[in-house]
Amino acid sequence: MPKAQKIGVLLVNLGTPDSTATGDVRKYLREFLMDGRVIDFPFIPRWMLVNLIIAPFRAPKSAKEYRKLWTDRGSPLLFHTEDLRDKLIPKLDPDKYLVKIAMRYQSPSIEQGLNELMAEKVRKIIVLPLFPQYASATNGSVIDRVMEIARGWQIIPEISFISNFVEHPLFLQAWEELGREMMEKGDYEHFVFSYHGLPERQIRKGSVDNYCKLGSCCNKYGAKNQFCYRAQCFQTTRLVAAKLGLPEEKVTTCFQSRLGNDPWVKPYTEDVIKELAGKGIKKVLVFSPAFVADCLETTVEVGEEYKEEFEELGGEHWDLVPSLNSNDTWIECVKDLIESRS
Ligand SMILES: C=CC1=C(C)c2cc3[nH]c(cc4nc(cc5[nH]c(cc1n2)c(C)c5CCC(=O)O)C(CCC(=O)O)=C4C)c(C)c3C=C
Ligand SMILES: [Fe+2]
Ligand SMILES: [Fe+2]
Repeated sequence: MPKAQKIGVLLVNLGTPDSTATGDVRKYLREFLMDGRVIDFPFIPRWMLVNLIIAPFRAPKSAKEYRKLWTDRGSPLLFHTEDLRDKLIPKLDPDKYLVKIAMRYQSPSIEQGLNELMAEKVRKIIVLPLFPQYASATNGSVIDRVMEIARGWQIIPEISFISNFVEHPLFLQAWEELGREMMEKGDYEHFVFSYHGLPERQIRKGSVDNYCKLGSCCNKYGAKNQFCYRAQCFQTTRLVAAKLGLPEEKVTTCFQSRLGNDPWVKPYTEDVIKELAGKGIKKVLVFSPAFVADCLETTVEVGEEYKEEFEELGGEHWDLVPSLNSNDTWIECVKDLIESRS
């Protein structure tokens, strides 16, 4: 009997520049923002916006931000993804699984990861985009890219895509553990759940039967809005807050990292900071559960810039819960996501 071929697993995160040099940051921004699922304009206006405005002006500013983030191991987004892979591999049956990581933009590329899996003649591929809440700009883009590459293959094995994992019990448990650890050390008056933002237009485009109105519709999560990014973020907050026993009035969901002048999903984290400070709230614990690894958007934007804004307005503690990174319960979650698709 020939030995059964393995199942290939591809863990895909967003991607990060190769270095903090402005040229590398520009190259990264260009690849990222020229993705029609990220900036969802027709090609010519997108090309002009990205190449004539965003990349030239944003690259030097972003490079400066990346310099605050960079470590001896490089970009945290990449090395936390490597650590996740390295801790996951010994937990999986080595005769059954082959695990690779990839980044949607820059390196290691999805093409490289898929080629390595195909070189081992895997019988099936499981793709896990490392974004808990589905968005066309992230999970959709990873799925799109994998299918684009597979289109060129003579033999296309079975491919399984994990769409989102907001309700996975171990994902929620990992956030509960990390939150509890922080709550044991500090006495917080309010809990902010700050998610990466998205243009409102992109939510409307994905709405089933025009259900999504970008308001209280997201207070429920069900069949009509199961792919709504905003509804999935609110659902993540509700589930994590319930596990931690946080009273509803002490919890706020909001959205950060806006780009451009179009309306993005609300409320904006900047506005929530002002509102909380205005109410005299001094001690805030912040979760950022759209990210599974610390990165520019958590460490620098939430952990440094928003902290500074809150403190300037009279706040005393703006403490960020570290991301899942290579937390043991998170590794168990990824293991279960893979094994349950095998
Ligand atoms: C968590 C999911 C993410 C969604 C949804 C998302 C949408 C989205 N992002 C931009 C623009 C930028 N994002 C940037 C960084 C960045 N974004 C995510 C994740 C999501 N983005 C991560 C994990 C990171 C950090 C990467 C790192 O290297 O640490 C950036 C680059 C940094 C900067 O210049 O500010 C941009 C630009 C858009 C336009 C968008 C949806 C349409
Ligand atoms: Fe982003
Ligand atoms: Fe919605």
